[in-house]
Amino acid sequence: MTSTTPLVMRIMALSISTAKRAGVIIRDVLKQGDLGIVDKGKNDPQTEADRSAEKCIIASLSKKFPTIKIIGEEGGTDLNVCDDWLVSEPNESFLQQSCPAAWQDAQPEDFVIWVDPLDGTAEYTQGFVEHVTVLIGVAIKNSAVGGIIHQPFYQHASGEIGRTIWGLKGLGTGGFTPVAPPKDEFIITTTRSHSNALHQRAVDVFNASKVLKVGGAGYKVLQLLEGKAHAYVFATPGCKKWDTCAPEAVLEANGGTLTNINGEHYEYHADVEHVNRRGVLASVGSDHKELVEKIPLDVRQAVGSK
Ligand SMILES: Nc1ncnc2c1ncn2[C@@H]1O[C@H](COP(=O)(O)O)[C@@H](OP(=O)(O)O)[C@H]1O
Ligand SMILES: [Mg+2]
Ligand SMILES: [Mg+2]
Ligand SMILES: [Mg+2]
Repeated sequence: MTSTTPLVMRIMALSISTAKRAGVIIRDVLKQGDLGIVDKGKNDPQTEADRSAEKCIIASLSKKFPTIKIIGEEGGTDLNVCDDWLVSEPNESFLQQSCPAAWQDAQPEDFVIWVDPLDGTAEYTQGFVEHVTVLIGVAIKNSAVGGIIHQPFYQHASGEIGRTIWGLKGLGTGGFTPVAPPKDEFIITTTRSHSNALHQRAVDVFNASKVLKVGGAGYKVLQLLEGKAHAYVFATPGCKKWDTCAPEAVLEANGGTLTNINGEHYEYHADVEHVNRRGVLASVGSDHKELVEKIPLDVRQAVGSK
């Protein structure tokens, strides 16, 4: 890495290494057994793994990029972490690639990094660990541009555990092999822990051949990227900018689309409302606008209206 390496490349490369380190913390907390669960609200648990992984990520990124705005789900500002949690080595193979021209001159003030240290906490506490991801999203001037989705419990055939997927708009994706979803089916992936009647109406209109109920925004987007589902439908408020920034960037770097259920992209500047009030609709290999229009207007208008 040279001093002329564009900032976005340096942020992505350190985020890849940091997400992996956070994944080790998440596995260690589970191994040690005491999850230290705190309820932040209805169906909104936080564990020691969420808290510790966030400290590791925010301390590591803010040490290297002190002037960049970083927003984490757990609101952590304690940067006094042990050296063992401070990651300073960027992922070298990511740095071998060329920075897309559009981001080459982005300045520190153009960035917001959105951190979800553990996406799928409810599933983590219930033993569905394959749904768990670490999400680091890189927004430039309001848009989700880059993202890391790390799966700490992914089992490789070789026996190795964990994998790290990245995407940068204009460059592409890495860490996995994209697969197109089957042409003769329409499979929806959706929440398993935050459904309600209105959301169910939106899912039902698609008359899907299968509805997969899994945890986490990161895991659902991975299902789209790996051809397991055609659309991610979440017609209720509740998920936040740190849930969607990284998944949106990775999905869109691979030709998919992630918007609210009206088909509009979310904004990711530092002062934006954290809640994704109008839900999430993400797709791959479909006409996204057609999917939006399938959801009855009264359902779309009701989501997030109060
Ligand atoms: N009603 C709600 N209240 C709090 N968090 C919600 C929520 N609906 C969705 N989320 C959050 O959005 C993410 C994806 O949700 P789901 O798995 O239901 O699709 C999870 O992130 P975290 O696990 O990082 O908190 C989940 O907690
Ligand atoms: Mg949470
Ligand atoms: Mg989350
Ligand atoms: Mg989380």
